[in-house]
Order: sequence, then C-alpha cells, then structure tokens
Amino acid sequence: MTTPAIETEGLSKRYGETVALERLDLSVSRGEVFGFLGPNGAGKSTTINLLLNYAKPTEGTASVLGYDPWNEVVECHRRVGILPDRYDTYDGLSARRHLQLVRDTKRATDDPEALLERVGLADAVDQPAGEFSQGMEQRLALAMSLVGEPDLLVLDEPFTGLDPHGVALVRDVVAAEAERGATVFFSSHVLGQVQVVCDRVGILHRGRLVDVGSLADLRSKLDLGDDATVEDVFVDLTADSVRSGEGVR
Ligand SMILES: Nc1ncnc2c1ncn2[C@@H]1O[C@H](COP(=O)(O)OP(=O)(O)OP(=O)(O)O)[C@@H](O)[C@H]1O
Repeated sequence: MTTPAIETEGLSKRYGETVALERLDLSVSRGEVFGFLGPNGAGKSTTINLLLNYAKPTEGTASVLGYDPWNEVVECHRRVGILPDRYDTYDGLSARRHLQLVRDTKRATDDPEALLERVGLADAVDQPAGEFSQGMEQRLALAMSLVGEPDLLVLDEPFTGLDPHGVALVRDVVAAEAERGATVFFSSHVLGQVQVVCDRVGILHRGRLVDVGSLADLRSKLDLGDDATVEDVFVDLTADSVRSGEGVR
C-alpha cells in the first residue's frame, strides 16, 4: 500500500505559553490537492514548518512522502517542492541562477528558462532578483518550488503579492501539477481560489483542526446549503475568532 503524502499523529508545538499547534491528526493522500485554512495565528505556518524541519515538534509524529521529516531531511526535501511563507531572493543573482542553484541541490535537470516561462518571467530570465517586484519574487519562488518535478508541493500562501493574472497562474500551476500526479498541500486566505482547486480542505482554529473534508462533505455536515462557499464554511467554523478580533489582524 502506498504511504500517504503527509501523515501526522498528535503533532503539537508550543512556544513557551503559546500553543501554536495542538495534537494534529491529519492524512493527505498521494495526488490530492489539499487546502490548509485558518484565521491569522491558527497554526498553519507552524504546521508547514514542522513538516519541513524548519521547527521541531513538542510532541507527536509525522511522515512526509514516507520519510521522517526530522531525521531524513535530505531524502525528503529532494522530493518536495517548497514555496515558503517568505522567501528572500539573492539580490545580485539572476532568476536563472536561482533556478540553477535549486536544480544543483536537487540533482535535477530542468531547463531554467522553461520554468521561468511557465511562471510568466520569460522576459526576466537574466535580470537580478534585487530588481524584482514583490509579485515577480513570488513567481520566482514558485518556479523554484517546481524544480525536479516534486512528488509533493508545499505552498505557504502562494497567492501573496500576486495580481489577478498571477493568481490565475498559481491556480493553473496547481492544477497542472496535480494532473502530473503530484500532491499539493497549501495554506491560503484566498478562499475563492481554494474552492476552485482543492479536493479537500482542513480548517485549523486556535491550533486545532476543527474540520476536514471536501466542500460537499463540509456543507452537509454543517447543514449549510448547496451553494455555500468555502468562505461560508470557514466563517461558520471560526466565527468566534472574528468576534474576538483574531483573524482580522
Ligand atoms: N517562532 C515563534 N515564536 C513564538 N510564537 C510563535 C512563533 N511562530 C509562531 N508563533 C505563534 O504560534 C501561533 C501560530 O502561528 P502561525 O504563524 O503558525 O499561524 P498562521 O496560521 O500561519 O497565521 P497567518 O495566517 O497569520 O500566517 C501564533 O500565536 C504565533 O504568534
């Protein structure tokens, strides 16, 4: 039997008194497009950081593509494409050079120009990244995540800083990667786009996974109508955070 792309059991993270993630049990199947949602401060980036070995858990276990993310980091990262929450480009290096560096690290053979064309940066291949706008940086980071045809893409807020063309591009890239057979796990506040591309969503609230399922599952579970959106589901499950001022920071 194939292992899930992502599996966690009791995964928890505390920062001093702050409980950032509380006993997360989650399974994401191979080939799934999974949206990870929640108000500001819910624990989404914390979860992603744990899965990518950018942080260590206080308790619990996880497997990523069948690897232990903390003890088999190199093997794991070679098969994962990562778009981090914030990516600082090297100002003096061109877009092409950024992709070559990732390609070398992953021992992949991708053509940097083809990847840059795919994210709409064909005209900026040899431009230093220090001259890039925020949206161009985000496109470059997306191209970097695609190097080596990863089995799993982990995208933290992939729509950040993008114009409507960029948003549509990310949506198309996610769909194309899923079509290729990759698993896509991403966090986002752009719920309209989430609704279009995700097979299932998980909603995190105050560090706890409050629900998970397809939009149809969640609509019927919450007794919302057939035309309820992901936004309606989100608001229903996290309403108290809006009242307390959380989620609107
Ligand atoms: N390095 C850290 N040190 C202390 N507290 C942290 C740290 N990282 C996150 N936290 C806290 O953990 C909680 C979860 O934060 P996290 O960044 O995971 O939320 P998020 O769901 O990604 O939010 P957003 O939508 O705003 O990006 C918050 O209360 C945050 O203040």
